[in-house]
Amino acid sequence: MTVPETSSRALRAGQDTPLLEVRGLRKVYRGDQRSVEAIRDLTFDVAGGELVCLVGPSGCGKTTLLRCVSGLLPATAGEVVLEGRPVTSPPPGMAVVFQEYGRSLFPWLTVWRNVELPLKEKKVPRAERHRLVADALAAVGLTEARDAHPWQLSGGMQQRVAIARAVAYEPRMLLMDEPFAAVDAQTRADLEDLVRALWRRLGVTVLFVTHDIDESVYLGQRVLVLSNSPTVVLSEVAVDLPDERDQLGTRSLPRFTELRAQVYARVQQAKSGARPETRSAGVTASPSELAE
Ligand SMILES: Nc1ncnc2c1ncn2[C@@H]1O[C@H](COP(=O)(O)OP(=O)(O)OP(=O)(O)O)[C@@H](O)[C@H]1O
Repeated sequence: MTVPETSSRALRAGQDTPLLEVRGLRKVYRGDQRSVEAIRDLTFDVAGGELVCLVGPSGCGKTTLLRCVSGLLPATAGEVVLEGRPVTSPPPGMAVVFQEYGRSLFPWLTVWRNVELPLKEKKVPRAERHRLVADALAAVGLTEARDAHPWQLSGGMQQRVAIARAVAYEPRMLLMDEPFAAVDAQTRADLEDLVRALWRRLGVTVLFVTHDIDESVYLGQRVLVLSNSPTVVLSEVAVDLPDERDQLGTRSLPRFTELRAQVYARVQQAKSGARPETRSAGVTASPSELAE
């Protein structure tokens, strides 16, 4: 188990309590014929300003976890706490970017109106709305596309609109659920750099779900590896790469290769059914709990 240096560093830097606390989270989908225990016992913290990546085998419950964290889905047991308050419905300080940008944007609204909509719902005054939308579109390089409709844009541009919408909302916490899974490799690299640049500039806290091990190491300060279903946190890896990252330089560092190998090995363990052995630093479940 790697010591979570980054979270302890962020906590030392002035955060007495974590921004996000997930405590003993369990989620069972109950159907007429059968129940599916998607998440068994997840416990982890994310400090304010951290960028944490979650990886795990397909179907291990990553999307379920993000839905519970964002208050879109009630937990069966345990709790999610954001800034000291239990999350029971979508909290005001949180924004989510999903994989399916095509479905998250309204095709009949322009780029500008799509980004502006949540701000109208939040009752942000007109002049302030204008400033936030203009800044967010500039940050993702879409100022020129403000009057286009989503269907006139490429997939990568549409995902940038979704990111701009989340950023304009000025969330304290940004959840991203495999946001780049449906774009080509070059666009994906550009969007990864965009997320890191926005994270560094805005100081927003990011929880980023991905299938891609390289992406988790390139983006994150910390990678949480989830077990296969029913899910617990199997282990975590602190990413001690320099904060200045670039696609060619960072990915060719020997340390990047080592970290990637560590995460890869742990995901392989997860796939083969490995479970954590002991509770360590509030990260894993105890064997007695797992045996329930
Ligand atoms: N609405 C639902 N009703 C019943 N079971 C569900 C529902 N949504 C998800 N599941 C089940 O819960 C488990 C976790 O699903 P989830 O989509 O959260 O996993 P995931 O890790 O995001 O998957 P992937 O990596 O393939 O995107 C799976 O066994 C899935 O079949």
